[in-house]
Amino acid sequence: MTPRVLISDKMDPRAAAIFRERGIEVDEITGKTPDELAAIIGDYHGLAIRSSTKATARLLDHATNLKVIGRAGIGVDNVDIPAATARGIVVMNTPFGNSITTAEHAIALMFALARQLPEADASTQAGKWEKNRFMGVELTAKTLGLIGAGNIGSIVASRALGLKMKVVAFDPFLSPERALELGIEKVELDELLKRADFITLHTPLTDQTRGILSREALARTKKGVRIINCARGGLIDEAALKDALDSGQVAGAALDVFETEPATASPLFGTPGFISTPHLGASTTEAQVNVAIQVAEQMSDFLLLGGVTNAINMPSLSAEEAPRLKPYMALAEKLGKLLGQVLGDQVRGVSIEVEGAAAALNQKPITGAVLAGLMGTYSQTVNMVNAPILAKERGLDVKEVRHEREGDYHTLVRVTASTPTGDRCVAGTLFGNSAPRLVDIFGVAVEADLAGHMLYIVNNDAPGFIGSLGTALGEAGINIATFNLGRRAAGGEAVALVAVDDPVTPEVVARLCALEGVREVVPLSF
Ligand SMILES: NC(=O)c1ccc[n+]([C@@H]2O[C@H](COP(=O)([O-])OP(=O)(O)OC[C@H]3O[C@@H](n4cnc5c(N)ncnc54)[C@H](O)[C@@H]3O)[C@@H](O)[C@H]2O)c1
Ligand SMILES: O=C(O)[C@H](O)COP(=O)(O)O
Repeated sequence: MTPRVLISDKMDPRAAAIFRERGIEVDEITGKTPDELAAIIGDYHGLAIRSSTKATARLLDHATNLKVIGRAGIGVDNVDIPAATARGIVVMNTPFGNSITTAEHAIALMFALARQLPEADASTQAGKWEKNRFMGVELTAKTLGLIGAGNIGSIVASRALGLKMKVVAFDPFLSPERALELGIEKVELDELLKRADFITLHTPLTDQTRGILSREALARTKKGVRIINCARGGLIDEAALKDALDSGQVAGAALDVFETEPATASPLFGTPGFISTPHLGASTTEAQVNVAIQVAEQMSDFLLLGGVTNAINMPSLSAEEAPRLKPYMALAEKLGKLLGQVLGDQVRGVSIEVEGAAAALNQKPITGAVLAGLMGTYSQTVNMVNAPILAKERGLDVKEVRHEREGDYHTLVRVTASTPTGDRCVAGTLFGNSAPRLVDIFGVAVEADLAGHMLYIVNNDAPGFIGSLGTALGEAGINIATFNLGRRAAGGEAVALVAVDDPVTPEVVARLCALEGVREVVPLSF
């Protein structure tokens, strides 16, 4: 059957041309409402999008034939990845095609802020000739604070260094070697806030980065700082930014992205010193040609040949290995995710051991899946293909060990993370050669299915704890799905892995932390 692709956002015509050349039927239908899209999506095997189309679980419920979603760009926060994965839909992006263009937009906004270009233009064209009103600042010798030094952040850094700025960066995954190579100084966030004359954001929007420039953080900035956001809305508290502009704490702010898009109204609009563009970071001819060609080639390869490139939710695999490796990769990714969520930026290296039946398999995809799970906690563009490269760039020491002998389990994957405070190890097996199960968490035997929303709780083993935990969750309206317990020794440190039906908010986590005997609570999501 001839595959059919729907292009539902405005895309360079080369995308459609490639699909047609490769024998794929393609329709370009943009500007549809979610209901209109839901009514037609069932006819397509591929969906090519930018950021306007929202590939929600509801839309995907109607996508009965969809096999692949291709994002012509970087951010996939408009795609419900778990929902796509659950429906067996591969989600691909083009991680590098628009990076230069977006970095250039950040630099353009930095210049616009420094010289108040939009206001000066409006005033001049209004016939005012206000030469004395627009006193600017030089960029030379100023300090640029980068929050996020990945693909785009590092290009911004190189351009800023060319402008003779000093660049400091906050990025927990920036290795000292990479910082040296980029010619920038790695600092903590507080230090960056204190020192930067300009701050530019280049992180994905994650639970860790949401509101990274909060009211409190803005209050700790150098007075008169200028702020640029070409990454994602939600990284800055927009109400606090408005107040900081009004008070003069922040001298200027340029946003390309907003918490709610399209941003047709905002308290920031009209504020002196505020500049905005309508999510134009990737909007150059060159970038749009790059991402259109890449997405069409990748999607065609997948639909016609089964080749997988730049997939967010699926490893690259040959057709023969795939069926046997698939459950191992699911297990490995869950173990990596577990370590990433519990240990955060403490991980300096990982050792991936396969034991028993697992030792007979190609270990690379298993390692790739561990790294994708681990690094995916911090960056949305990580996948099986780029996770090992990203890990290397960040100086993560990765070891692979193979034990052919069987231990307590017929097959086992063990992942040991090295951290500044010592090694932390998790291990899992496959039940019935297909169902991933955690069997060891940091030296405590716990048998658990890592799925959905969970809580990792460390507490003092004492009578009454489980009751008080259940009550606290019940009072918060959170239903417990499964409860898995383990302990080092009676009366010693105990571990609970609790599966819950809903996400647990930071407020509920704080309430659980306050329960007697609780040492640590980490919300997990798989
Ligand atoms: N405005 C636009 O049109 C436009 C265009 C392209 C990309 N983007 C967005 O720009 C952002 C960056 O893209 P990229 O390609 O550079 O991504 P990337 O994954 O290459 O880099 C992201 C960086 O953020 C760092 N990071 C993660 N968590 C962090 C934290 N808590 N604190 C500090 N740093 C943290 C990561 O370590 C990584 O180095 C993404 O959100 C992407 O969607 C926007
Ligand atoms: O993540 C991205 O690639 C950018 O936000 C670009 O979005 P766009 O394709 O809608 O311009």
